[in-house]
Amino acid sequence: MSEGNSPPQRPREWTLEPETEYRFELDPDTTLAIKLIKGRAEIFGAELIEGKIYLFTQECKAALYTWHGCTIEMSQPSTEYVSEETPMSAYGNVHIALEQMRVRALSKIRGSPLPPGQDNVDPKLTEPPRVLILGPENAGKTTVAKILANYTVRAGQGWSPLLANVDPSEGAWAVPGSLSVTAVKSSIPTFSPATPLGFSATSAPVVISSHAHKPLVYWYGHNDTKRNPLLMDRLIRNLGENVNDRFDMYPESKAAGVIVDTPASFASNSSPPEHRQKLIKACVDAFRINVILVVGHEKLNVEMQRAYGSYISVVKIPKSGGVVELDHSYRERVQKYQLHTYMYGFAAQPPAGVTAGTLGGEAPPDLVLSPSSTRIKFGELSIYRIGTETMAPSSALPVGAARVMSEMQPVPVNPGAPGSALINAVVAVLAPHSADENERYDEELLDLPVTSFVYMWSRRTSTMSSAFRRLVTAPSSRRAYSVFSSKSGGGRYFNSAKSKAPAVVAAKAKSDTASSSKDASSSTSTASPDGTSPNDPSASRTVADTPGVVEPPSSPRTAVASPGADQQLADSVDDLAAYAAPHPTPSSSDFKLHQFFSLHRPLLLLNNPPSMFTPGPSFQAILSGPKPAQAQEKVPISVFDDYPTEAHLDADAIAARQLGRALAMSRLGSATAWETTLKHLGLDPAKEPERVELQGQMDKDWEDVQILLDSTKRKRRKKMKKHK
Ligand SMILES: Nc1ncnc2c1ncn2[C@@H]1O[C@H](COP(=O)(O)OP(=O)(O)OP(=O)(O)O)[C@@H](O)[C@H]1O
Repeated sequence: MSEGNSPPQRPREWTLEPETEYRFELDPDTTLAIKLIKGRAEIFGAELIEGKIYLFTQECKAALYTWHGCTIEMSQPSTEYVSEETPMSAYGNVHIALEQMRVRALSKIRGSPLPPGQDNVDPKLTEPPRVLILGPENAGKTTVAKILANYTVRAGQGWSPLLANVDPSEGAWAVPGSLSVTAVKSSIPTFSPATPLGFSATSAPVVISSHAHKPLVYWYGHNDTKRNPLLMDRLIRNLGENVNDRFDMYPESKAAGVIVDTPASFASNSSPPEHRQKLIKACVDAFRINVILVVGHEKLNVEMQRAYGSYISVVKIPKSGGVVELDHSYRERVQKYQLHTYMYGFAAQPPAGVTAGTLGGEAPPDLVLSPSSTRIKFGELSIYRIGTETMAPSSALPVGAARVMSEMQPVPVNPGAPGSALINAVVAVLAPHSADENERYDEELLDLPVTSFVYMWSRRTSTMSSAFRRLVTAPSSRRAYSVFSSKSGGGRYFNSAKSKAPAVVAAKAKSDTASSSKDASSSTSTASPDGTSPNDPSASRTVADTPGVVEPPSSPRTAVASPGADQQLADSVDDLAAYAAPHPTPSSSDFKLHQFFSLHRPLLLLNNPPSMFTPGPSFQAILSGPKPAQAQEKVPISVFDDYPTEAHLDADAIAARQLGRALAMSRLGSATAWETTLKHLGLDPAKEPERVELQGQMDKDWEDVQILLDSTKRKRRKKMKKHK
């Protein structure tokens, strides 16, 4: 990936006319840098900041769109062109319609009157938008979902829409094979296909990202929805139940609505019609969908009109000509990037000659994870597989024959048994089950959300027995996955009868742990579901008491990738093994929490070199230790000119104030820009009473910012006097 040794590239400038799009594609091992010189531009709805350098990596394919025209400076991508034909006006109109639903829904929730002339609006348009996006392969569904979510947060109304991904091949905020949902609070950046919907927070001791999501994740374990449709159906309903729980808990958040991105198999003719109809129905029911957007598929649009048109708004929207046809090998590589990124974060180098840059607004060193390997005894784990590895469809069974094993049945896995196929498996660590014995039931594992993932690898795979002896839990980054539900253990979609007998494996694991606890010297906080140290008695109790601590994919080798993924996973093993031995132990300097207030925040606009090809702060400089005192003096530490360098002792407090100011300024700035865009589309936002009220609120915010700034300056002067 490093391009550091290549000769520096000459900067190039492009001037884009209003409502045009600059599209680019990257080859493997190349990085692109783009800087907005003048005007306004966005990438899939996320606004770029003028003067900031944005890096794109890992074969990213994307487009930079401008409503009003702009000038950009960039390095050389592999493929690039400008298009004047884009569906952005149509997407903008869809957003306006959804925005009106939100405003009406909020009025209704607050009990305030509807805007004049809207009393007779169709009642279904006064509900918060719950949008399902359908379309064939490579239609741009994920991109539409991202654009709509980004426009919603950019509207300046404080909306946090929920974004759900039910495409298990995509990975979204976790790894491929999972389904997830998260609340979007700030714009979702696009810089790598490994994080198509933004990145998730990590509990690793690095920085707190301002853009990181805390998703609720369920583990499906395949990338094809046809592998286990029953499980898909159940997980979709679990996600829906959590979304509804959250809306019930925070009624005002409900107004922002939910956007659901779906896999291509929901629209594909190659899927049996009953299979896709069942899963579409599951989404419609679970998320209480009231708007279906069909991206560029006439027949599907008609089909949806017939099935749901009587009570759901079905809208066909155009497909963008820029959407890239992704082939099978590209998708495999992306899944590999995702898996690797989940464990190790990003390690992107800027193109030759570019000395600074951000990945989606974050400083690249901040996105590097330093995972550590941990040994854990199998006796301390309960590992389950859902269904069996190879299962013929029910339709292939002889007439009258019933399946002995259900597709939904958690089957304990004995890691030592031949054919357990755990090597190369991606294994999900589940949240602890309900503490209340009375609430337990047979298939509880299927309803537990994921807390983290473990990649199983072996240092020596020559013989299976030695491999298993040396099997370690792979580098596992614990992500801060949230559980929306107020109920412990997350979703409780099926509350079937209480388990007749406690799980055998749980009892066994308990005794194993009891006998092995003395020699569990280097055991694990990684695989423990609550992340506590195993040396702590409560931790080992939690592991042992938890049937279903770990649930592997039904077919470990295909669990996270499509057929033919063996080679890919084998490559991943090599990659991971190369990184993994030995992992660095995090030192105190890795605890960079203070950087939350540091100079690397995208909103602060500090340290921007005049051109991205002129030297700015290098990554090396960011990574290396403190600079000599003389050099430090030259670095501006504040946006306030009159601020003395001696006062850096309370730099965090100042940075916090700066951050607050920058956030307020950004909010006001983006709201103003958005109003301009609305006017450009022929809509006058000033006429809506809700907006007038919000405008008043924004004016007040602005006054507060001014007051805050004045008082900050006064306090600073007072402090300086005292100091002197
Ligand atoms: N206007 C555009 N210009 C350039 N690239 C684009 C554009 N729109 C989308 N893309 C790229 O095309 C690829 C496919 O888009 P996307 O993932 O949104 O499609 P999808 O329908 O969700 O795919 P899938 O078949 O996986 O369901 C992505 O890499 C995306 O970044």
